[in-house]
Amino acid sequence: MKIFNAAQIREWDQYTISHDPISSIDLMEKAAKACVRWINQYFPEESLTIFCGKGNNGGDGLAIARLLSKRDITVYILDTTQKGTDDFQENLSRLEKLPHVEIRFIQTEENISEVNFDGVLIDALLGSGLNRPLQGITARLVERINQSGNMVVSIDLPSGMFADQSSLNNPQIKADHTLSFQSYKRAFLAAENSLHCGEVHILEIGLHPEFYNNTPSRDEQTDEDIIYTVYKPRNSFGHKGTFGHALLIAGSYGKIGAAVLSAEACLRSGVGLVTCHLPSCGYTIMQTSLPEVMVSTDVDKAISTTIETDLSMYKALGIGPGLGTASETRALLREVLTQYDRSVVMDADALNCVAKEPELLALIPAGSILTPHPKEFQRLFGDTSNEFDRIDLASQKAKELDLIIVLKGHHTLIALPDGRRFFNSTGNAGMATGGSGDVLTGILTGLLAQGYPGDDAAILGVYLHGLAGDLAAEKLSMEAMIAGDIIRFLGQAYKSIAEM
Ligand SMILES: NC(=O)C1=CN([C@@H]2O[C@H](COP(=O)(O)OP(=O)(O)OC[C@H]3O[C@@H](n4cnc5c(N)ncnc54)[C@H](OP(=O)(O)O)[C@@H]3O)[C@@H](O)[C@H]2O)[C@@H](O)CC1
Ligand SMILES: Nc1ncnc2c1ncn2[C@@H]1O[C@H](COP(=O)(O)OP(=O)(O)O)[C@@H](O)[C@H]1O
Ligand SMILES: [K+]
Repeated sequence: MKIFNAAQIREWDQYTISHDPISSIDLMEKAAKACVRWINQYFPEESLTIFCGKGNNGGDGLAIARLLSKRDITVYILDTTQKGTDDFQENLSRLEKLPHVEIRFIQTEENISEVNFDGVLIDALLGSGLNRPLQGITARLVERINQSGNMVVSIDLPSGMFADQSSLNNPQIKADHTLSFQSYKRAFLAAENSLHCGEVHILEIGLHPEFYNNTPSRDEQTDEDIIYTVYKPRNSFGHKGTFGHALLIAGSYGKIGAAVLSAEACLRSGVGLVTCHLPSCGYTIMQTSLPEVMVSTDVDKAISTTIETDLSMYKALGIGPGLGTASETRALLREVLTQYDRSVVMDADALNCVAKEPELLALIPAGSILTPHPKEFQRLFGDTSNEFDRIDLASQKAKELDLIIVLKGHHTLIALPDGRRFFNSTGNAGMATGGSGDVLTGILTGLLAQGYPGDDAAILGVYLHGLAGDLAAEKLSMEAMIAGDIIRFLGQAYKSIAEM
């Protein structure tokens, strides 16, 4: 699903108004009706206090108030500008025709102290028209709403939160629920906003589908439609050679488990053959844990230092889980990256090695996949002041270096060299457990070895990994699941993708 920015959403509104056709006030009414259906379902009995600004977000609030006027409601209008938008004014005069509805105006800070924060608070102060951080009386009112301890439902966006840029440390509403329209906004995908958005509910308001179909978007959220086009059903006549031979370079003394997790995930991604290069202390562990995996043993007991085999026989390489960053291992990495010219997957310590020797970056084959978590990303590419900047930096580096950067998190980012960015929609906090990333490395390496192009491997692999994690959490709980469970549910994840 495409993620549009605030300007595109405004255009989508206008497109719907001129092509549907529908008047702008009727579109607002549709949005308000969708909110009212939701409010009646979630909070059928509670009294409601509705806070409105004088833009169209406030217009939504006034329409909601009218549609809920049979309930116990109070409306406050933050009255700091001369005149509201046309649709605000129209909704105000419609509401004023209902004599039993109480409308109060907040014009001074003193008025804020007279506000009665009763029941569920509906925040319709500001939406996608926000163009500067809140200050003065607006910031004060927001602060008081946040301090009230009441349930807060924000319309479209928590007031004070920008749709497409960081709002970190700005005054903004702390909502329990956000009711937004038609499609996801960038703001809802950022971990730094999660405490302010609460639970996000996207309500369908019938914006014109033609605009969606014809308008390109740099950002997309991975959904079933995308996965359906990426996933390739298995060739019935295939043999193990058809599905590729993957090499994993992973593990060190005390961290052979990372290699085992990665190797099993690689096998279960559907690859034909897996070889794992390990320090010799890992030989027996791997052979007994996973008889399906072949082992190439390092001369060193505890770390990987040299590989004798011909790397060109492998269709894809995965490097990093549990590898360590010893100088001998960094030398091995240099050798491998110099020799090998197909795509590699680099994770964990492989990335930390590159952070220690940045000149290695230039040796990484074009189209390779890097899978840093935010800390590894920072070691590689430096600090950023917020998540939006970090995503832009990942995107810039993906272009500059011709690499695919998978920046891991709740909505893992897949930044492609052509500038497109996909935000993953599967996965859960149960996956915040040691070894989950090693599993992802195995899956991605396995998909590359099967012949998936890098961008498809990254989009599909990250989605599969999250979906398997969701299935594991459903069965076992987020608390009790461990990384190995993600592998155990990969089969079910594949089945549900195949049935899409
Ligand atoms: N498809 C959809 O999406 C639909 C959208 N609809 C609704 O419309 C909403 C967008 O409405 P909107 O454009 O009128 O903007 P809104 O957020 O009400 O702001 C109003 C004005 O406030 C001002 N302002 C800015 N920053 C400020 C600040 N820090 N402190 C104080 N003031 C500030 C700024 O004016 P300025 O002061 O710059 O002149 C701005 O123009 C959207 O969120 C949704 O709820 C639905 O009705 C229909 C379908
Ligand atoms: N809260 C979360 N929601 C969704 N996915 C998560 C969450 N926490 C972790 N994950 C996923 O789990 C994996 C963790 O990777 P990583 O941090 O490298 O772990 P490790 O180093 O233990 O293997 C990533 O793919 C990440 O996206
Ligand atoms: K709002």
